[in-house]
Amino acid sequence: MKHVLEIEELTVTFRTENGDVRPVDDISFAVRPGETVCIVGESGSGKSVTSLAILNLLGKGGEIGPGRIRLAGEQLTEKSGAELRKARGKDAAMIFQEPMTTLNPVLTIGDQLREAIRLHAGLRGKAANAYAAELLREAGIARAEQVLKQYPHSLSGGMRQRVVIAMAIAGKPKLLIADEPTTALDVTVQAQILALLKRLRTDHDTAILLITHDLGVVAEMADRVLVMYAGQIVEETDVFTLFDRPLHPYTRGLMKAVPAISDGPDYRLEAIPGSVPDIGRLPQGCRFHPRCPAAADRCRGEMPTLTPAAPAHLVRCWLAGQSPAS
Ligand SMILES: Nc1ncnc2c1ncn2[C@@H]1O[C@H](COP(=O)(O)OP(=O)(O)OP(=O)(O)O)[C@@H](O)[C@H]1O
Repeated sequence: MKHVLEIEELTVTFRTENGDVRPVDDISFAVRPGETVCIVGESGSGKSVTSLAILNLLGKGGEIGPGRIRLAGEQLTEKSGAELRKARGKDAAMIFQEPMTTLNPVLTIGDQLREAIRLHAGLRGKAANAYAAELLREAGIARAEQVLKQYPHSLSGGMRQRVVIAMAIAGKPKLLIADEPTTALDVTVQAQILALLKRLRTDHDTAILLITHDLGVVAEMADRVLVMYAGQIVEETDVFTLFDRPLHPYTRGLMKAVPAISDGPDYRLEAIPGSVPDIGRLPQGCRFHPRCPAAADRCRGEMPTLTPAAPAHLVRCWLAGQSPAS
């Protein structure tokens, strides 16, 4: 299989009191087996809605269309609710920022893991128990038998996230979707969880779609990066090219907002002025132009398309490559 996930021209519409909004507007990308693709962008750029759409978890008022989502070679957009639930967990599983979104506070870790195992691995009884302990060890939990008897609240945030990862891998999914999985954790624990995700990728060839606003996490984890802004992909390339030769003024702005050790203590962070536009009130032309230091007349009137600026380097900017200083 060439791709685990293929998304073509995906648009998500939410019906709101003030009319329809499209937080995800015509995005296409694919993820290969064993590849880690990061989606990066500021808050409100559409990263989470993209990931929820993949597993049909948009909730009330959210609709996919037009667009196609193929997971493990199967067209998800044509599946029924029951078929989709089956695909979730077997082919793809989701890890959220806050582990308590997934964990039930009144059930033991063992109860919850065994349920995930019953659903996604078809095991019960002793076999399920043994597999539950094995999954916890795989997720880096040493005293697995003891943890199986505990409730979520008695565990640290890092341990809870390990449990969630253990549940996510119960069905040996081909794709893990992780939405800011380490944002709620302190730095040391964050590094441990990222190392765990890397190990799962290496040991099982699991593809990872990682959503983050943190370029440090991108540098650590990504093979390929999608930069999102106001519901669109504005740049896509491999991680080395992105850091070496970012072409979109937005990507450059994000990079300037990250301190390097060599900047020293007096360095002033250059955050991008302004904020991501309200999805119900998008500017004409390029959606980034009101914040862009290089915006020209064409940018104010005409929406740029996502086009190759170099092999395997896509960028949505009329001026890409023209002005290295922008
Ligand atoms: N249920 C909903 N109804 C209407 N609009 C929504 C809904 N869910 C999300 N949105 C809007 O979609 C846009 C994108 O949201 P999304 O959560 O995907 O952004 P994000 O890039 O993941 O940011 P964050 O990191 O803050 O989650 C936002 O403007 C948000 O208000």
